[in-house]
Amino acid sequence: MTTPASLPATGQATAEPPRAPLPADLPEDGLLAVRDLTVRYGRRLGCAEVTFDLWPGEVLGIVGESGSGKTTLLNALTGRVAIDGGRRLYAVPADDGGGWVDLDTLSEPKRRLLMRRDWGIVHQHPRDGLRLAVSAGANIGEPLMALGARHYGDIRSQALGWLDKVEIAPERIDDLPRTFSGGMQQRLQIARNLVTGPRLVFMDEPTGGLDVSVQARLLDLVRGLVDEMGLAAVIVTHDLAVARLLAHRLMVMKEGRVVESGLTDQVLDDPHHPYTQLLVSSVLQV
Ligand SMILES: Nc1ncnc2c1ncn2[C@@H]1O[C@H](COP(=O)(O)OP(=O)(O)OP(=O)(O)O)[C@@H](O)[C@H]1O
Repeated sequence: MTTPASLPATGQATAEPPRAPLPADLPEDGLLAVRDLTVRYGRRLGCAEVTFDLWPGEVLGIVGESGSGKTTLLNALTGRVAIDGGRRLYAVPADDGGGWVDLDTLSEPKRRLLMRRDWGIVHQHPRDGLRLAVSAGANIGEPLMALGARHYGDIRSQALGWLDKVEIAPERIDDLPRTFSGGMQQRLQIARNLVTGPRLVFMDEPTGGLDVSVQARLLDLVRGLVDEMGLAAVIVTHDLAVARLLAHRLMVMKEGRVVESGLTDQVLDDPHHPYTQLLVSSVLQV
């Protein structure tokens, strides 16, 4: 296992747990590898034995009806819920030495730095991903400062650049996000997540709760940014139209398990599993 050079040295207080050997089947050019990931809430299953690989620049959609385990899987991937089994492995950038790291045996400071630097998380509700008490500009500038940026002029100009990218007027830079519409808040949350140039972004129902016309605009924006930045993304959605538009590949979940996966068009146009067939034919309430 290679440890990135720029991650902090591990001291006694942050000693890493013993390392199991890496799985033998990790793809050489992969970005994220998940093996048999399982989460239980007491006796209830959140997700079970989920296994997949994600490649740089690839968008993976996770679809399924309500309660199928989509959010649990996303939260397990991002460390927001504890896992009961399985492994999460991440390929660090070549600049940092390359190679796979096991996210569960990295020390907490290393894992946090890696996630802050390389990952973004876009929540369904902007209030969960924004700081509502500080200005739009500060919401975009803070992640840069967390990674060491100190020059006020540079930070402000990057914030202005990102406001422009997400179609928010520059004169709103000093306004609080609570004065923004839902769609604007979501676009600001996206800017806050992308300003640091992450390699991987997780999105939970990014257009949920927005009007249909606002959704369409946001989807176009997300698709454009993901393409332009060559981002890899894991997107949870119950909306198959969103999945069709954004995802290269889909995993269909039912009762916590992946029942079908494949290229998006293949899964949606020629579903093999009866559950996917029901989903696609809109018989199920998703
Ligand atoms: N905090 C929790 N405590 C107990 N059970 C939970 C908790 N969160 C989720 N579950 C259960 O885990 C299962 C998967 O739920 P999850 O929210 O991951 O599904 P989902 O597909 O994201 O659904 P939705 O689209 O409605 O959010 C469900 O049976 C749910 O009731």
